[in-house]
Amino acid sequence: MMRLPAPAKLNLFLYITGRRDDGYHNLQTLFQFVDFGDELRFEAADELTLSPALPGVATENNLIIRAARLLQSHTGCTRGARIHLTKRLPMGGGLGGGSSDAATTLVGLNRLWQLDLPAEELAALGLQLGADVPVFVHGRAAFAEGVGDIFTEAHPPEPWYLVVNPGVEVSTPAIFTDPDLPRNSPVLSLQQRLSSPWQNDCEGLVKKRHPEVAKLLSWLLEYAPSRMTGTGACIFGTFDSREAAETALRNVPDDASGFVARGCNHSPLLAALKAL
Ligand SMILES: C[C@](O)(CO)[C@H](O)COP(=O)(O)OP(=O)(O)OC[C@H]1O[C@@H](n2ccc(N)nc2=O)[C@H](O)[C@@H]1O
Ligand SMILES: Nc1ncnc2c1ncn2[C@@H]1O[C@H](COP(=O)(O)OP(=O)(O)OP(=O)(O)O)[C@@H](O)[C@H]1O
Repeated sequence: MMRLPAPAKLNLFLYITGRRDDGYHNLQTLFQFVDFGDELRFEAADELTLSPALPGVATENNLIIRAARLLQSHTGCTRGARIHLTKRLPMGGGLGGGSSDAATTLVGLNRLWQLDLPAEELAALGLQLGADVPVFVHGRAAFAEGVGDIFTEAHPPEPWYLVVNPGVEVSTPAIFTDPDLPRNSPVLSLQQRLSSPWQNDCEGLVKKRHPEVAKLLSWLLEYAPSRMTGTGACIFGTFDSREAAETALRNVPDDASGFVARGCNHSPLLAALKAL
């Protein structure tokens, strides 16, 4: 039996620098992992199965099964696996949970089925499933540009975070198609981006569309510098110590939930894989 983590990611900053003719957006974003997330267990089997089912997601549409089938068809491998998912990350929260599950599946089954595909090839397969899968496959904190597909390794500080989930689901396509989304941030170098204040260009629009997010962010800002991740709805505050983050966690408003985690420039997935 093989047990592997599927950590969450944070977009420490997210700037939108333009819109391409195909509707996709050029971004400049900084990805970092945290040491909290879903967990997957893999066992060799004849058939491919996943348990338990996720509410509202047909198993054939689950990114774990889609990733496994993609790997089978890409390699011609006919082996199966019994996969068990412990889901801890909110869905559609901007924490990349589905993409991380898909990446862990690609990496895990590559090992279980002894396929020996290089990370580059797994990342290219993963891109077919979602924009954020490649960064989870590579497992290094990264500055991403283009539509999120051009990576430069980065080494931001690794503080403690309090991640708070306002409990509203924000549709990524709805944000990216909203005419009010700002799309004209300048393209800066990584050095310039690291040394100017970190912001998320989606935050103002998401706050306007979802007052719950605006309210919770005002609350968190009382404790620490805080922003939204991805297209929301989750927000995170940046703390010097675990204790300070946990103090804020104890005061999270009743209608929200949260967790404390450490920022990691090396994904816990890579560490677990090495230890196998
Ligand atoms: C914005 C981020 O959250 C940053 O981490 C991600 O890049 C979004 O990743 P994701 O949720 O996996 O998104 P995808 O499933 O690839 O794309 C969802 C939708 O977002 C929009 N989209 C996404 C990425 C991008 N660079 N430009 C876009 O305009 C497109 O309308 C697309 O149909
Ligand atoms: N294994 C999975 N885990 C989570 N969501 C899944 C999974 N498989 C399919 N989905 C679908 O994908 C959608 C997006 O889930 P995900 O948790 O990746 O969103 P997200 O955190 O907003 O990602 P991003 O930061 O990339 O926008 C869900 O609403 C769900 O319908």
